Formats: sequence, C-alpha cells, structure tokens
Amino acid sequence: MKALRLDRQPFQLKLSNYLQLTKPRVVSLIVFCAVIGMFLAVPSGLPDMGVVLAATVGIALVAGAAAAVNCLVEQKIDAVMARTRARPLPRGEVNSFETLAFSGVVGGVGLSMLYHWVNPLTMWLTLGTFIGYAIIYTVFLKPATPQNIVIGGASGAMPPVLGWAAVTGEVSADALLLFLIIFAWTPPHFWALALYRTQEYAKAGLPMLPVTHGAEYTRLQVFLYTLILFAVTVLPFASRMSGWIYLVSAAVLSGMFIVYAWRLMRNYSDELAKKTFRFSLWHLSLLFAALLVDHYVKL
Ligand code: HEM
Ligand SMILES: CC(C)=CCC/C(C)=C/CC/C(C)=C/COP(=O)(O)OP(=O)(O)O
Repeated sequence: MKALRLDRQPFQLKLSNYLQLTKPRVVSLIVFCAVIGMFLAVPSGLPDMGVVLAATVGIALVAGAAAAVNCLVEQKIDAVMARTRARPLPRGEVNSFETLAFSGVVGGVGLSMLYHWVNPLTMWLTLGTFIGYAIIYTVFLKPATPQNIVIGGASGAMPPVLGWAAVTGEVSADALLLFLIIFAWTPPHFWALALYRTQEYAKAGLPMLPVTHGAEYTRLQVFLYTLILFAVTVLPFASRMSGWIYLVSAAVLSGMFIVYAWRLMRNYSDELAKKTFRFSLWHLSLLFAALLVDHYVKL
C-alpha cells in the first residue's frame, strides 16, 4: 500500500508540472473569451453544443501547447526572474524534450479535434494563433522591441474570433470588434505589470517599455491605451451588436480602468500598479460576461 502511494507521487507531480506548463489561469480567460464568441455568433438561441464542446477543448489544448512552447523557449529567462523562476523547466522538474513532446501531442490533438469536429477554418486560424504567440511573439518580438506585446497582442486577441469561426464557419465584422477589444486591452494589462516588475525585465535583458522608455512614458501609454480601450469597448453598442446592458457595463468598467491609469500617472506606487493589473483581469472577464448577458437579455 505504501509502495503504491510512493509510486503515484511522482506521476501526480509530473502531471501537475505539465499542467503548469500550460499557464492554466491565462488559458482559462482565453478560453472564456472564445466560448463567449461562440454564443454571440448565433443571432438567437444556442449554438450547437457538440461544436461548442469540441471547439472549447480544442482551443484550450492548442493554447496550452502554445504556452508550453513559450516556457520551453524562455526557460533561461524564466530562471532569472523571481515571478517565473519556480516554473517546471527552470526548476528542472521537466526537460526540454518532454516539454516539446507534450506540446506536440496536446497541440496536435487540439488541432485535429478542431479540424474534424469543428471546421478547417477554425483549425487554421488556431494554428496561426499558435504560431503568432509561440514563435513570432516569443522567439522574435519579445527580445527585439518594446512594441512586442502590442504586436504579439494580436494572438491573444484571437480567441473570440476562433469561437465565432467555430460556430459560423466564417469571420464577421462583429467578431473583429471583439478582437479589437482584447487587442486594445493587452497593453494596459501588461504594462501595468511591467511597471512594478521593471527591474526583473531589465535583469533578464528584455526590452519591455518601462525598461527602454522609462516609467513615466509607460504610464502615459497605459493611460492613452485605456482611452482607446474605452472607445473600442463602446463599438459593439454603436454597431448594434449589443444593447444597453452591455453599454452601461462597458462604460463603467472601461471608465474605472481609465481612473486607475490616471491615478497611476499622477501618483504612482507599485501597490497601485498591482491593483491596476489585477483590475485588468476583472475588466476583461466582466466585459465579456456582460456581452453574453446582454445577448440573451435584450432591454
Ligand atoms: C501579448 C499579450 C499578453 C502579455 C504579454 C501578457 C502578460 C502577462 C503576464 C506577464 C502575466 C503574469 C502575471 C504574474 O505572474 O503575476 C499575465 C497574467 C495574466 N494574463 Fe496576460 N498577457 C497577455 C495577454 C493576455 C490575454 C490575451 C489574456 C486573456 C484573454 C490574459 C490573461 C491573463 C490572466 C488571466 C493572468 C493571470 C494569471 C494568474 O493569475 O496566474 N493575458 N499576463
Ligand atoms: C488559442 C491560442 C493558440 C492562443 C495562444 C495565445 C496565448 C496562449 C496567449 C497568451 C498570452 C500570454 C500567456 C502572455 C504572457 O506573456 P509572456 O509569455 O511574455 O509572459 P511570461 O513572462 O509569464 O512568460
């Protein structure tokens, strides 16, 4: 009995390490946005639940595989930064080959689920998103330019488009509005964090905006992007995709984001930057929840 328990321990540990490689918390919000895209894509009623299930699992697997490739490529950088030093690769809990194999299997299963049970368009778009994040952002953009997260944000913004394509087989203008929301949200989301982690990024040699252009300039950029974000989040109402419930929610949430960014600019503290980063997560989650509620409860 005891031996059996000892045998199970490493397996469970391995499993938990593989799970950590997939950045499960980030991927949950990505998948949440994709699922909402699926529900918004049908004008009334519900989408085909078989497609929703297959697309959700498929997108989650490919996103997790992309995160694992990011961990593989960045293992040396991750070892330098306090925030990432405890990840499985820098700790030596899994090796590069295991990570690559894991990512290949998980990503391959996800893509084939999308191809066979959803539609080829969704598979190709998800593959493009995978390449955008795991290769273009991680390998090329991140070490090269402080605009890395602005350009790389295009991959992170794809999930609602993937959800939309899964259910309708096409990409409509409404889906692109949802893309724009996450695209405009990413810079203030990330730079709020980078402001209180600047030293670590500098130590790791990564050209994040506060490292290359200083804190003051970054705080101004965060503020300007929250203004853009406010305008972009109003667009689903302006284009009549969403109604009043959404508009009020979007105005309150994006207004609060502007207030956070304004306070960051006027009276900076690391504590406030942390709060702003945490608020960014609430902002996007509640905004997408509001899109869904509004879709089914028309006022
Ligand atoms: C290029 C785009 C992005 C960059 C550079 C970025 C960067 C980051 C970083 C560095 C963290 C880690 C915070 C920490 O460890 O304390 C983080 C956390 C997080 N990000 Fe992003 N992010 C991006 C896009 C996204 C997108 C598109 C989503 C979801 C739609 C997202 C959702 C999250 C969530 C949920 C967390 C919290 C994770 C946790 O609590 O462990 N991010 N982001
Ligand atoms: C559907 C699909 C294939 C999606 C893939 C897109 C994807 C996983 C985006 C995640 C964005 C993300 C984790 C950014 C973290 O930045 P970072 O990697 O610079 O953060 P780190 O310093 O924590 O590694």
